[in-house]
Amino acid sequence: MSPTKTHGKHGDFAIEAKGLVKRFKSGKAFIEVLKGVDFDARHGDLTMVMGPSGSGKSTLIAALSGLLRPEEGRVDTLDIDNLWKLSSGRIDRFRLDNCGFIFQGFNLFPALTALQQVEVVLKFQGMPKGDAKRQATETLKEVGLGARLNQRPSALSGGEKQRVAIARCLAKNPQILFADEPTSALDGENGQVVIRLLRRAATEHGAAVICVTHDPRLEEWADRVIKIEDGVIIDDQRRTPNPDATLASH
Ligand SMILES: Nc1ncnc2c1ncn2[C@@H]1O[C@H](COP(=O)(O)OP(=O)(O)OP(=O)(O)O)[C@@H](O)[C@H]1O
Repeated sequence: MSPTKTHGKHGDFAIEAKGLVKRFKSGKAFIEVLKGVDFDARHGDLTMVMGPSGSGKSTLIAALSGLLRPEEGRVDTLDIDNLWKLSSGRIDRFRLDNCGFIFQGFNLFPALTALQQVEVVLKFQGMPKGDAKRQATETLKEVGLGARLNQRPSALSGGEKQRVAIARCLAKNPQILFADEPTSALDGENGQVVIRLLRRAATEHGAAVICVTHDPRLEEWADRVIKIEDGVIIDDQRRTPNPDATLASH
């Protein structure tokens, strides 16, 4: 996977958010799910966001990535001052050009082969057909699916499906990669494969990887662990990833 655009340097901020407030209507009342959250993430870092169910993790990711408008606060990202001041079309374009998403449920198209799942995203971005096929093949090989290019999701295991989803995301070399519980539907071994790929996206490609998880086994791969509870960040620790974990990613 060759970089197709300039990424920020390792250590540069990819996202800086201040004072995010998100409320949802619940009957006649509003519940405040994010209570003035400040958040940042840097290129080259694997930043984990951990916290109990309902603490606001997915809502935070959605507010950072332009999917869910917060009532208050701002998100500065890459060269954009205040994402939420842009038109919805430009927010969509920002996401398409710069962000990758990986979810627990894989979100693959049932009718498409592994190769087509990746190709279709690259073509949608405007890449010529031949280049898209080449890039998609290369990325699927990189995630260890060189022998499964022509399989549809029904013929793939859960771990293989998640690797297709990751290839689809990595093929466009995103500057920011959001992963929401990427390992929770996988067994331990497949979970390790997935987290290694995310680690590599940060270390080798300089992506800012933001990974929401419940899984304490993933912590050893992180450069930073942020804990959120009831819409408030209660802990933010920079740590050195376990060298064995980092080495194992190569
Ligand atoms: N669209 C919505 N409308 C109303 N309430 C919502 C909506 N989306 C989320 N919530 C509520 O906001 C709170 C936080 O949800 P969120 O999905 O961000 O939590 P989470 O930490 O990601 O949880 P989990 O680990 O279970 O995925 C929950 O109480 C949830 O019910």
